[in-house]
Amino acid sequence: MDGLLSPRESAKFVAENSRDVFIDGGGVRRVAELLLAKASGPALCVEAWKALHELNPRAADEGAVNWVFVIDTLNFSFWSEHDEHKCVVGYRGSTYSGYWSLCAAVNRALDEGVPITSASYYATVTLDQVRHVLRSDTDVPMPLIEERHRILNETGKILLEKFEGSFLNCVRKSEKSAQKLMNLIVESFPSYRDVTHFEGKRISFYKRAQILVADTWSVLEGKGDGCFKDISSITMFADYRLPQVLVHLGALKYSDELLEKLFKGEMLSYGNRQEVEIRGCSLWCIELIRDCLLELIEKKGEKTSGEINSILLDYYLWDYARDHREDMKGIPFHRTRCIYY
Ligand SMILES: Nc1nc2c(c(CN[C@H]3C=C[C@H](O)[C@@H]3O)cn2[C@@H]2O[C@H](COP(=O)(O)O)[C@@H](O)[C@H]2O)c(=O)[nH]1
Repeated sequence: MDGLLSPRESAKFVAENSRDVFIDGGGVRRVAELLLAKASGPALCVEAWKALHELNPRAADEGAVNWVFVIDTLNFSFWSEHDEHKCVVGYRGSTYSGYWSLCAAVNRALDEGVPITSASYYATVTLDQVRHVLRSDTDVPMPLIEERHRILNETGKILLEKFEGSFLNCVRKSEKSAQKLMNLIVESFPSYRDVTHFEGKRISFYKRAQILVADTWSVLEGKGDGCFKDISSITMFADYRLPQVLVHLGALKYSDELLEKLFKGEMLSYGNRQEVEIRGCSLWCIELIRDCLLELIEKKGEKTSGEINSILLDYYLWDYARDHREDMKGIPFHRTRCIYY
């Protein structure tokens, strides 16, 4: 296929040619040992997606799958210029920021009778209606509102034309293959085409397509239409949080020059060499951590509740980053404003 590398091949190639981002073998092992202690626990299993997150759907039906689809269609770029001045959404007595502010806003809209997860609604939703649905409790709106509006219209129209308005029909066309579903998503929906260039090669990270497959697997609890035989071929999701937590845990290191840039809060544009190195090395780092963890589990004869894969490691470390925000204050995340992650 036109020389485009898969996310895993892309990550390996980037890690082998990276100049400003490095994977630390000792750090990889230490993270694998941290995760080993959790391997047989409630966090590293598909059920955690619902058990640990009150905003995620309880159901495993078509409505829940369409909730996941609209969320992951908008699942990008929540970071704010100043962390103390950001979009916040209050919902059922709690306040949510970042990614969770999106989930809270969607659930709030549904409670208000706005059918925001129905393609027939968001295919023609207006910018003002999107502003109202995603409204913040602070004077800082959710970033990229205009892009979110454009993407909702574009994606809703395609879902109606190609999949009778339901993402479950797209899932069923994948014949329980995660790879087929990922490719069907990027072929069908332009905003999911997270593709760029590095050292003369065309590379893909497909962050939102991969997390959409993972969240579909999770919301269906790995059963029925969500029982993907190759789910463990999905890699981690190259966002801006995972690199930060991997640096915090010592598995990833940045050059002094890159660190200085990030401390100054300099923006990195999508596809910039250093931005690609951060994303590619993070992805490859998780693959190495997974390999090391599986070896440790084998050696120690640890019992696990199901197959440990990169999705579950990613979910765990993303949640870890959320829960350790204070400890991670000294580690900068990279600032890229884009619709891909
Ligand atoms: N690698 C990875 N990136 C993830 C997620 C999620 C949400 N998934 C959770 C939902 C249910 C599951 O249990 C997962 O825990 C969002 N993001 C990305 O993070 C960024 C937002 O960060 P902050 O500004 O701190 O909210 C943004 O790029 C967003 O696209 C993940 O899981 N992995």
